[in-house]
Amino acid sequence: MAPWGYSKENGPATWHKDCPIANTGVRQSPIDLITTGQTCAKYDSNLKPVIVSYPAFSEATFLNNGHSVQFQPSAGNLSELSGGPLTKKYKFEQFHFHWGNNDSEGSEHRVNGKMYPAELHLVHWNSESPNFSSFQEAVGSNDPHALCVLGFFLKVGAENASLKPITDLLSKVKNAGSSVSFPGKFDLKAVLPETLTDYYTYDGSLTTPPLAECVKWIVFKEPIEVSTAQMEAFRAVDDGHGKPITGNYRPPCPLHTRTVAASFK
Ligand SMILES: O=C1NC(=O)[C@@H](c2ccccc2)S1
Ligand SMILES: [Zn+2]
Repeated sequence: MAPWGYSKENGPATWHKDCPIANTGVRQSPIDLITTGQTCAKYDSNLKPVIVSYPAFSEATFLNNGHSVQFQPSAGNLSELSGGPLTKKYKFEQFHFHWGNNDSEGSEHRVNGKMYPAELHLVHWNSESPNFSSFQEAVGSNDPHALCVLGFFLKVGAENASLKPITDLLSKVKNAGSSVSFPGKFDLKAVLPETLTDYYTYDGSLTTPPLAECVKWIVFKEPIEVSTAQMEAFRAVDDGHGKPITGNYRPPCPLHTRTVAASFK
């Protein structure tokens, strides 16, 4: 089968052919985060703020892999995640984005059915597990919380100066398969809201093949603002088939018996 993507021929509705878990899995991601009614997110007063330790990255590769753009620091990076619903310390692996070709679509998670124009994913793996010692091993480990992904919605507003070094680089990785070494330092902490207190959390999966059900998801309530120009820069990145990557988001999956916890009322 042609490699997976987001077109009619190789998009989310076809992924089950190579990844049966797409249709048989009971903890697939993303989901629609419902805030009222029966299956709504339930406030859990035990949920603490998420703690990130993200010293500015000094060496990283920025890559267009044909289905997203990802920022991957060199192996020596010491960035870590803990707190929130987590009982272990997680190591930062990479961040990437999902976006649409207009402002009414693009995020993977939804809130009461509403999509945001984009979603930022910060991918981490449990660095304290005796069962694996790398991101790739974590993905294949069958550990229910091998990974933790922080999700931040993007909404259109003022220009985001902290993300500008990233959005200014998009034109340099326009062609699928192209990558650049990130010039200078990048301060990811400056991109995030000050306090990481208000979030939804639930057990889910990777949102792309292999769709492994190994992710503790933490999706923050507060969106990050970016300008229209910055959104347009994402929409100019090509997918390797002469078309821009647009709509690299998977539709929401059934909740099944899962519950979603909220760290806020
Ligand atoms: O949160 C996710 N977003 C994605 O594109 C999926 C993924 C798959 C492999 C590596 C990193 C991320 S899982
Ligand atoms: Zn993602």
